[in-house]
Amino acid sequence: MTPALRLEHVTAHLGARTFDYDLALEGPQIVAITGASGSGKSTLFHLIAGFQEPSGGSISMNGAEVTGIAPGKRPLTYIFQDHNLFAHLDVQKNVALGISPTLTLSAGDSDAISRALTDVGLSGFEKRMTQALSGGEKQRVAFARALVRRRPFLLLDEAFASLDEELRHQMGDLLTRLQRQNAMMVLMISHDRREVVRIADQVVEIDDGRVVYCGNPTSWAGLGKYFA
Ligand SMILES: Nc1ncnc2c1ncn2[C@@H]1O[C@H](COP(=O)(O)OP(=O)(O)OP(=O)(O)O)[C@@H](O)[C@H]1O
Repeated sequence: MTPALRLEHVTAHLGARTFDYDLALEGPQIVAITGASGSGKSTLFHLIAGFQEPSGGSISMNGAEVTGIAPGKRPLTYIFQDHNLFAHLDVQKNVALGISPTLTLSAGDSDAISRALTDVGLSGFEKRMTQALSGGEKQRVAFARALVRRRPFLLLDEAFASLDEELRHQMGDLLTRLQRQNAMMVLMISHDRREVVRIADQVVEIDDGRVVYCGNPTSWAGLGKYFA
């Protein structure tokens, strides 16, 4: 079976650091990317997303080589910690940006936006400005934008980091539901042991720019090592 995501000795040299990632993941599932601060989690994401070009190796997603392809053309959505919402636009337009950067929408697109907002529990929020939303609501808008993009991979770069524990729990449940409903491959950088155990199907541990574990969360030694 072709792995959903394959990195074959993907190397990068940043400053004095060398990164060399080798990884094969089946999909769709939720994969937590963990490891100590500075180990290379974000660098891995930047390589997968195409923000950082590798100096060697190859990356394939759902069997298609993506190395050298522009970030916007890769089959993924990237959610950053601040969610990349535009404060001067309302919720509907923020979600619409996932479909069209110029906000040119068909009737079908408008329906898709309404469905996505309902899916994330924000029906009726269309005309609200995002600057007035709570942290959890902003997270939901970011999920709705990801849903309308309909890309098979979703990368969450510490997207829940600014939320309190209760909200992280809720957002974890919402993410799990959306992942199952839409059969997405979710990769999430996480520093939260409970989150990893509760929602991740697999764990990838990064240490010094390399993958040192890829497998089941419950048999992962790093649970004690990083989160004792
Ligand atoms: N453009 C760059 N130039 C030089 N060094 C870099 C560059 N980008 C990243 N690094 C270094 O590479 C290492 C890995 O960075 P990365 O952001 O991938 O770590 P991380 O595991 O995501 O860390 P954290 O959990 O703290 O966010 C760090 O030591 C960082 O300072």
